[in-house]
Amino acid sequence: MQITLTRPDDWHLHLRDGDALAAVLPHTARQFARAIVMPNLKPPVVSVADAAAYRARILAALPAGLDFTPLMTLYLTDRTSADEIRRAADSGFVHAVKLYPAGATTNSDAGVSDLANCDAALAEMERLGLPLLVHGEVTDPAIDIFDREQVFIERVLQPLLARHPGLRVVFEHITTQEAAEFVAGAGANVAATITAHHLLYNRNAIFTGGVRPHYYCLPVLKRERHRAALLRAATSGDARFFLGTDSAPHARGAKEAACGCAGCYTAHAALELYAEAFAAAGAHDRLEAFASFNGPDFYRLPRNSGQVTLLQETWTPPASYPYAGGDSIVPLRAGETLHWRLLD
Ligand SMILES: NC(=O)N[C@@H](CC(=O)O)C(=O)O
Ligand SMILES: [Zn+2]
Ligand SMILES: [Zn+2]
Repeated sequence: MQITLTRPDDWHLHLRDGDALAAVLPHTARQFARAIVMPNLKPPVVSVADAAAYRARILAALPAGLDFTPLMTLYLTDRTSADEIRRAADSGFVHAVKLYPAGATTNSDAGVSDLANCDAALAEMERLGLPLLVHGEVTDPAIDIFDREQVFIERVLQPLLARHPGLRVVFEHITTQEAAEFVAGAGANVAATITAHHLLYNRNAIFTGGVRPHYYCLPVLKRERHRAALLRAATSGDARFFLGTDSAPHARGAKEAACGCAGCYTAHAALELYAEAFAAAGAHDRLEAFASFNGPDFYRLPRNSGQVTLLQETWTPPASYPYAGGDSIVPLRAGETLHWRLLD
């Protein structure tokens, strides 16, 4: 059994910077032709000039012989101007702007405190068709962590789309049935990415026999009915759902800690993990649209040429991969069997 696909892209990825970037980039570049690169560096990528410099660092870190194009994003702040949005749209290499509600996730301290402050930027994005990518969780500590995504729909996303009905929005890394239903019922300007880990696991994975920090990410894994709804959405054939790994490397010590960082590392085996989820749903034939067609169609970019092949064959990712500063990263499924293998 094998699956052959048009070369896919990753529409939500964390590459970090410096030695960490050099450590993780080969994994993604081996699997994907392009990736939407998240701007949550320290300090964040807030201007087109920042994005140009970051893009150059990514290309400099790319091993010879790998063909990979980073698609850059800006980090929306309360101070992002309409001028900066115009420069982004004109740049040719900035493809979206990312909303992190302040405090919602890793490196989001510089995020937006109130979307009302961003109205000029959002109006310009709506006018120019530049997509807004959202980390869709409210930060209100009174809201249960498992409900923060669905409350975000009511409190932030619906009012935002009411104010800017033409704004193109990607609801990133959706984790709930409510989010999948919201996107399915929204207009052609609203899409969503879905991670492999949210298709494969429910929240039990975080607590199997003890606390398992490598399954902790944000938005946190939800109960089984949500996983099932995400898998239905991903395999539905609806073109507004597409692949975004949210591969988010953190050093082992930062994950295995009293207050561990959020993020699952999946870049080493991204397509294998998605293939497993789609195969379990009997939807092998739907993987290509999800991984290779729906994303570029939404972003108004050409689909890739060339193909990749996945074989139904077992292999075991190592216990860890080298990371920056002599540290290591523990990948998802470290030391456990995978059932698909991407051919080189
Ligand atoms: N997904 C995560 O759990 N973490 C991401 C941030 C994010 O995408 O929210 C990270 O940058 O580590
Ligand atoms: Zn996020
Ligand atoms: Zn992310």
